Amino acid sequence: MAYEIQPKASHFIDGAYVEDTAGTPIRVICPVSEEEIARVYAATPAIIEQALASAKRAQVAWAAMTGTERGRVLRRAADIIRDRNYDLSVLETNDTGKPLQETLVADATSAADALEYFGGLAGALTGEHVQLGEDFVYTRREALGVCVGIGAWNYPTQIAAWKGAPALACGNAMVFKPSETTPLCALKVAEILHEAGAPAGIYNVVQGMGEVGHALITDPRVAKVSLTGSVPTGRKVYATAAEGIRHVTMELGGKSPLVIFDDADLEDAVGGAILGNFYSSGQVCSNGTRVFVQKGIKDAFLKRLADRLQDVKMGDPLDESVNFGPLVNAKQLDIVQGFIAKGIEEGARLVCGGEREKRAGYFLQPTVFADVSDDMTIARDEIFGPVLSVLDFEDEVEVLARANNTDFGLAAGVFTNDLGRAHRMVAGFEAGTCYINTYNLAPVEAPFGGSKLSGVGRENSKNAVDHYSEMKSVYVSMTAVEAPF
Ligand SMILES: NC(=O)C1=CN([C@@H]2O[C@H](COP(=O)(O)OP(=O)(O)OC[C@H]3O[C@@H](n4cnc5c(N)ncnc54)[C@H](O)[C@@H]3O)[C@@H](O)[C@H]2O)C=CC1
Repeated sequence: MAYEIQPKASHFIDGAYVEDTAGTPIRVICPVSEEEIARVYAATPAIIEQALASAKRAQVAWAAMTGTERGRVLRRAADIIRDRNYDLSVLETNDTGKPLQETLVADATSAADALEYFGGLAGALTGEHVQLGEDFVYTRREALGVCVGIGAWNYPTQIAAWKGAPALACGNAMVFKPSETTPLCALKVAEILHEAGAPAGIYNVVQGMGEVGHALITDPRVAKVSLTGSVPTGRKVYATAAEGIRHVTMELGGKSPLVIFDDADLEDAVGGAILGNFYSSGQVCSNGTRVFVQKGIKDAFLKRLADRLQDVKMGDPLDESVNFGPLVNAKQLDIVQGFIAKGIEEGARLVCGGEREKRAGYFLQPTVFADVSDDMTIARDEIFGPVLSVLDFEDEVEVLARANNTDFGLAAGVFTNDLGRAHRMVAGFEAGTCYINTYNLAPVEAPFGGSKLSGVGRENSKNAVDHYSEMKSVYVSMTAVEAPF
């Protein structure tokens, strides 16, 4: 049975849906029809209090369970998500406008992967034993307590699980605030976790704008905040967390380089550029939007890219043959159109696209600029839309310096058949996530996150465990205490 788009209530707290219509209304606008399809209400102070109190209450008993017991809950949730992948994908498509063709393979499935992976890991989380002569130290890996997750709008199901799964595996409780633009999917993650056996209060969802996020992370009960969002928001959230010396994970924006050498496989390089710029209509943080193409392959690359863009099928994202959806909302469409106008004004050559589609919905054509120089706005700022910029280069040393000449450092990619060069390039990239001869894959087994302004900490992989737990060191003396007096 398909999910209703309108949720039962705005928030999920202490194992149940909770409503409080006194909060500011949040209208969920369908990016295709431009009409309201659901409405939720921002959390009031009473709702925020309820969520934090329930998380605080539930966390101690959850942390006292064995890791294997906690892991079992997460793995059950993963199974439920896989069983309901179709319905969850339809909901994600309604929430975001991303094509069902994508959401069926990249969203709920990625959430299930995270729950399965961290569920499996939970029983294997241990401390260490350090022998010191007769004495010894042992370390206990302990939960942080109540963690707050704050999400962006591009991957609502995935983000809710990427934060929730490691947090819960380590014995924390979570209060998750989805983006106000896409409030629907995280509620399902909460509902499914509880159906899988998570005790009430372990994973709560509250809706709201920045103020709700701010109220959550300034509460003394909160030990950590993990944000996925833009750099300006990251600065604010990081600074607020610093007041309380709280732990942070920051997954922020990017302006990543994708470097294509003359010797690259042309078809793969074009495929990588498409994945790194037009998937989710370009609304992906790690996108390789500065495509540096070596001069010898540039004409062939641009020609093949333009050919392959002929296969873009725009339309109702619920139609499984559609492979390119609208932008998430009118505001994002305006922002991206503003960047396109700026690109033209600053002298970049528009190769294709650039126009809003003449139909209902926030559809914007996939856009390619060539002859882009490093100082142009479209080469410097994160656009978060379907705009690819081609920049020319001559040699390896030059392109590496230019690739790194940005304050961001989320991802970077290289296409070449020269093995030595590929590894030299990734060693030189100032970025948290690098690709050789592919782009934008993010398996749960690999750490994901950014350097420089793109973030702090890593999500996924065993690495995430360090960001949701801390070590307690216990010195055990086996001998008499020697005191000076
Ligand atoms: N590195 C990564 O893993 C990813 C990063 N992003 C980045 O996210 C951005 C797009 O997402 P948006 O939702 O537009 O980002 P945003 O920065 O506008 O909002 C992110 C979240 O922060 C909340 N927020 C805003 N102000 C706050 C405050 N003062 N205190 C607490 N919470 C606050 C918002 O309500 C929202 O839930 C892009 O820059 C993109 O690159 C998106 C996806 C993945």
